Amino acid sequence: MESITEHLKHQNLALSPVNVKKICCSGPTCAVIALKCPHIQVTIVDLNQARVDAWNDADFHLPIYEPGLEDVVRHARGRNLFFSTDVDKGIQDADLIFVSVNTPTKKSGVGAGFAADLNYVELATRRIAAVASTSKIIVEKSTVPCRTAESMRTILEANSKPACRFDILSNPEFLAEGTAINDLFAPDRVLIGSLQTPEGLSACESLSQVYANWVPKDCILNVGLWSSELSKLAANAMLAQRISSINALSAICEATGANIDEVSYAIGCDSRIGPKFLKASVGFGGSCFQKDILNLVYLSESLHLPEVAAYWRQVVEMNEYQKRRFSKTVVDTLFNTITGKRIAVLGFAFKADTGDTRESAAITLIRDFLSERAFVNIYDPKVEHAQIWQDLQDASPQQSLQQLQKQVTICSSAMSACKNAEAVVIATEWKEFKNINWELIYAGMEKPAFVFDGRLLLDAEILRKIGFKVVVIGRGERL
Ligand SMILES: NC(=O)C1=CN([C@@H]2O[C@H](COP(=O)(O)OP(=O)(O)OC[C@H]3O[C@@H](n4cnc5c(N)ncnc54)[C@H](O)[C@@H]3O)[C@@H](O)[C@H]2O)C=CC1
Ligand SMILES: O=C(O)[C@H]1O[C@H](OP(=O)(O)OP(=O)(O)OC[C@H]2O[C@@H](n3ccc(=O)[nH]c3=O)[C@H](O)[C@@H]2O)[C@H](O)[C@@H](O)[C@@H]1O
Repeated sequence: MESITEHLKHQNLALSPVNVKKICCSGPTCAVIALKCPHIQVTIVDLNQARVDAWNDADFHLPIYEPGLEDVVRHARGRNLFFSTDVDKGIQDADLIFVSVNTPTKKSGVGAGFAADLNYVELATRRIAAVASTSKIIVEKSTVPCRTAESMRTILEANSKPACRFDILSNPEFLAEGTAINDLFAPDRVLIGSLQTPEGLSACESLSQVYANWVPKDCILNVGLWSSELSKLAANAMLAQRISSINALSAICEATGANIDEVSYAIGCDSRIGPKFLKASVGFGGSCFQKDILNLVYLSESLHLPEVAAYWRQVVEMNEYQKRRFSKTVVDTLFNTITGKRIAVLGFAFKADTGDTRESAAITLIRDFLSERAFVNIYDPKVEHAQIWQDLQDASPQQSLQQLQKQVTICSSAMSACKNAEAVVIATEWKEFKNINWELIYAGMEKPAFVFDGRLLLDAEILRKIGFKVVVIGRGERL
């Protein structure tokens, strides 16, 4: 794949790229651009006042927990990084606008449960058309179905003022939560999709020059708009597919006595496969994998490709199966009933190093435990208690908050969550769970005391020596 510079050389760039001086973004992804480009003014606009207030908080209680983010904001905020709810001013002032609004799965109407809800993208686009009085580069940063950039262009062209031209680029985001700052500092690649016209390529070069302030030129790739949009969905689908593949194998391991960690290691040594994203788990979560695969399923169905749709749908179905399978293992192991028993769930976030709970496997597990009429103690080092209550209510809408509170206790430490419990379930791979005093935990639990490690986090042999009965995902060994 050519770098943009090589590509443009071959294309004989006809237009000079815009020298970007002011960037406006909707959504919180551009703080790193501000840090790395002190000569560019970056304004992050959001309609949500509470979120903007948190970004501007004097004590840096930022709206999301992300390692390293506070440092970035401390350096750049007030210098060339600003947060505001004045979306219109942000649009008017900028020469380049990132649209990184939410694109959740549609809840109703055509494609409900699968298609991406593009309402926020459309509203943001219409606002840009209504407010902008000078030409701008519009960068689609949200994850969207293939050809959304075309819809954005149609809306902008139909509503723009004379002498106002818009160039649309696709620049999908590949950061992962928990490692977002490192991912942004040293991305594997920056992908920019553009029309392969002189205007499109010139806009692409403008954005490329922004990234070139810290990303090596060879890592900045230019492809067509539709390829860029599809590559984002494809990357997430393939990452999730690896997890579902390894989770499917974990079921075979449990049935045969093989060890999934050994299998992952052995297959990951093949350089064609590679070692990453082969960690068996209680199921993948997060705001994007499921949403983006369902989006791909919907796209495939819309294109009359049912076999392709069925192929990708299976990745999500395997993930659901993995969560169900794990809940069932807990019930089966605890002598086929957990009614009235106390279960400590350690971890509620969808992965470690984030406070984000969207689609977290812990929510499904806890919902299953509650439906078996168990008592559940929950501890997570970063998730807000209000968020836990909200997620549990959303997962069990038939139960009132008062009913939930009779069955669920949110605890302030792992130790207190495990007190008098019959079983501990590791739902998120927080490092601190490795280092807690398991002897003390054992002493405070009902006997026999069980540990269910859904994240391959703990040393099962050490726990067994303490006296625990241990069940590890992907291991068919004795308790
Ligand atoms: N969260 C992540 O780690 C990643 C997210 N993405 C994609 O980025 C997009 C955004 O995702 P998140 O940041 O997680 O969503 P989010 O829901 O956390 O944030 C989106 C923000 O946009 C604001 N917003 C909505 N409409 C607006 C408008 N018209 N003007 C100004 N602000 C507006 C909302 O108030 C909200 O605060 C999605 O398409 C997602 O798939 C891509 C890669 C990573
Ligand atoms: O589009 C997005 O939002 C992002 O989605 C994922 O990032 P994220 O969901 O933040 O986190 P991941 O590290 O991918 O983890 C997702 C889920 O898979 C699980 N996982 C991950 C890796 C693994 O080997 N096993 C496994 O079960 C994690 O615990 C977590 O629940 C992708 O990794 C990012 O590249 C992408 O930009």
